[in-house]
Amino acid sequence: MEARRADHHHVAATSQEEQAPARVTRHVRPRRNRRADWVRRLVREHELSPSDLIWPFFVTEGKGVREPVASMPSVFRHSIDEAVKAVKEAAGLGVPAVAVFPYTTASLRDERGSEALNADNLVCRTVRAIKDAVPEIGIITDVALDPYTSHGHDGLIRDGCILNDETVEVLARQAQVQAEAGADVVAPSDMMDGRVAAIREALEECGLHETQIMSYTAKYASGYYGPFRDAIGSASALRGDKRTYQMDPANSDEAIREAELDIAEGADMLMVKPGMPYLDILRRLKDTFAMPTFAYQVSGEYAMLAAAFQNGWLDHDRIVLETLTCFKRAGADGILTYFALDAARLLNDRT
Ligand SMILES: NCc1[nH]cc(CCC(=O)O)c1CC(=O)O
Ligand SMILES: [Mg+2]
Repeated sequence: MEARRADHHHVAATSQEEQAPARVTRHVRPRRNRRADWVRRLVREHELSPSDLIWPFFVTEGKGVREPVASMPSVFRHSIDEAVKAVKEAAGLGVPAVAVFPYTTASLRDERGSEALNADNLVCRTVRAIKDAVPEIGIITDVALDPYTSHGHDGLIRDGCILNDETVEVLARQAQVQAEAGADVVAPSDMMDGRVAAIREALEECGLHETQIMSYTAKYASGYYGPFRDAIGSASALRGDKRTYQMDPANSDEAIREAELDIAEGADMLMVKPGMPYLDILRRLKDTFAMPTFAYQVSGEYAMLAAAFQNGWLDHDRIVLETLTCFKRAGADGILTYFALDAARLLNDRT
């Protein structure tokens, strides 16, 4: 009778059969599984851990240098000795891998990005120093010419066009130089066609069978890379934009086609970039290919959040863990994030 009264607006629902589903529905309370910490932990679908994090960091020449990056509060360009200290800390916090990006002074930049092939360049020296001091951590190097070109593009240019096949040849040699210095994973971020196959071929030819390739598979022509270009000193150098090689933010099917190619060409891991605005792409790639799939929470995403933290508009600890957990929920096996050390500290303190 109680039930009938509550349902009085369902005038047509007179028979027992018609009322039953309504009563059952009323007794279903999703909040039961949220009522205490113990049960929330029991039903939790995804758990963020320090093992999910990759720390991207910037290196610069010198000794004892920690130079702030203006558009990325609390991010620094480290000299190699300082980078080694920070990477040691990352390893101690349980972060499995780091990704190194060089700040290159204007005097070392040229039209062809020749410094990329110097076996003694800043990146190679950093890799050797880390391998020596922190052998247990994985090192990822970026394969692209933009830190080394005077025009700030990722490839070679002729008559205003980014040349694909000529660039790919240089990238394959760049990857080889990095792998010979000790990089565990080479990560082509240039978006030239066919570069994964060319890099794989070059690595195999010199016996570097174990060097992995993490391909920036779906890398979009995004405005979110601005602060990164400040950090590596290519913002003022860059002429034009990267829309003839990086993907259109309006496209999703195209990411599937890019991933098919990268997998066929020998990529060991895929990556989507930027991160948070592209979680739909991440989910599609993970569901379609079941490959180890990573997301890059890029410099502009970091800058937005850091600015809000500085203003007291968002809570740092809470938001850092929430955003990174969202990447896991969307299918990421791991996340490249400038918050990696902060997040690892928070996760370690929690347990
Ligand atoms: N090929 C270079 C490269 N590798 C990683 C980033 C961006 C990373 C970030 O914004 O945090 C970029 C910038 C770009 O493509 O212009
Ligand atoms: Mg491609």
